Amino acid sequence: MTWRGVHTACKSVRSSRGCAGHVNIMTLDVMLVIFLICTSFSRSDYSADFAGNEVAESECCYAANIPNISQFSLPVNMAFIIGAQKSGTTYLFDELVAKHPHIKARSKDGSSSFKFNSVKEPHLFNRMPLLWTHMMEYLKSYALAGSPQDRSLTFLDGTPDYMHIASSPCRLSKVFPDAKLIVVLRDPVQRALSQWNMIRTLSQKPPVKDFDLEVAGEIALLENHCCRLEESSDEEALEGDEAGLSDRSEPQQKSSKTLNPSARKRRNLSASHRRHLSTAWNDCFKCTFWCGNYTGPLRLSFKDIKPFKSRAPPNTCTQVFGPHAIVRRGFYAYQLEWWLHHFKPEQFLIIDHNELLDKSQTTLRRVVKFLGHDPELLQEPPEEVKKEIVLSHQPEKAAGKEWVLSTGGWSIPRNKSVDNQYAEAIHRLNEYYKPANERLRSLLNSVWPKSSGAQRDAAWRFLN
Ligand SMILES: Nc1ncnc2c1ncn2[C@@H]1O[C@H](COP(=O)(O)OS(=O)(=O)O)[C@@H](OP(=O)(O)O)[C@H]1O
Repeated sequence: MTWRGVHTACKSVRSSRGCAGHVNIMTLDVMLVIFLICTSFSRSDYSADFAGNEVAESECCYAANIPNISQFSLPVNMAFIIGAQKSGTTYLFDELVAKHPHIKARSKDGSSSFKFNSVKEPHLFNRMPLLWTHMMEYLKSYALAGSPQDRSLTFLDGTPDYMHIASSPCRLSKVFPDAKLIVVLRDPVQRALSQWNMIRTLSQKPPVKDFDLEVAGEIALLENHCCRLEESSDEEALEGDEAGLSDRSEPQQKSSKTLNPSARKRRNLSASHRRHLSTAWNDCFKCTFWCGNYTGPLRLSFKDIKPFKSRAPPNTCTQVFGPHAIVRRGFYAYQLEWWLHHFKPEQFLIIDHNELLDKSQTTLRRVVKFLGHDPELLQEPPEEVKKEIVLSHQPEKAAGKEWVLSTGGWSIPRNKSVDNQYAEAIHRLNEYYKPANERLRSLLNSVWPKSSGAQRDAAWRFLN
């Protein structure tokens, strides 16, 4: 058999290993031989300890081990910047909590001190295990910043890892069903480069390989695990039909009769889109958690997950897709579709990174309005707060390298040679993301036309 033949056969074997809907016509003995060849040459160091029990989509939220919330005093207004990582989330978080008196970051010690980096990302809802004490600490840190029952306040959690980790919306929707969700999206290739550069520059652990190797390795893994994210969008879902709404949106929404025709069409489109949501994302990543240095599906059977108050079960996660998820984080459409299983479209505000960069103050006002606050109350923070923002981002503390403050968010400048050096990998990644970007464009147009339409000329360049 030629190399190409082996490769094709391997793809076929992979797709027969649990990828629904693919019939394999090979005989068992041939399959076995090819399977052995495939697993020996396609295995990478990341998949070495893959022994995970795959959690079905229907079981995902159960396995996420959601706390019993009746025992907690929860903030009335909670908002989340859920991602994407490296899209300007730090800038947005800092501006909101520094400039608006009613938007609050958590406080670790009750002081009004802005220790931005440490307060921005609590990493609670993606965590495995999620213990009762974690939840208590989380809520206490917000209560120290203001009364949870004060309806004039919004509390902000800016963990950009939430967006790509499947377990997060399960838990979040149970604890904060009315949460407001802010999503900043950036060209996934530029996002990947920014993340790679950060890990490299700050020598974050585990170390990152060269950009081209990281990209090639991760794409191979995705393919090897049947992540058929290259499928084109489901036209049926986008066309919409008049046949009813999904169960989440039905009770709270106005009757169709009271909506004008374009609002009705939009509602039906989004409902239809949600009813037909692709399960590709979760087919691939199962119920993914953040477990220390890496993310992965559960190693335990979901039935073995002990109640919320239990101690950490040992070796809970498997490490399948690599610690950094440089490629995976850029599949925004699939992530948002999974989030739409848990929240209504109107709970999201979707922002383009370029818009945040080019029209930062206008965008900031838009976010404040979305959170239900008065943009007129935005004001320059006192000098001591400004100083704290700068101190909290002291670059030399992190890596001994110089960070640059651009429009307020922090940038770790990338060596100019990087783009030339990795031109081929960048091109490959651009191509690889095309179907997913197309799917994102359709999703935005059908579910959030205001985010994606009006500002299209200035923003969303990566989708055009
Ligand atoms: N105003 C504004 N709008 C949009 N983007 C901005 C803004 N200010 C900074 N940046 C760029 O955001 C990148 C860092 O993103 P994050 O803060 O989300 O990073 S992190 O996830 O918290 O690590 C980082 O990108 P790179 O410079 O490419 O690394 C910043 O330059």
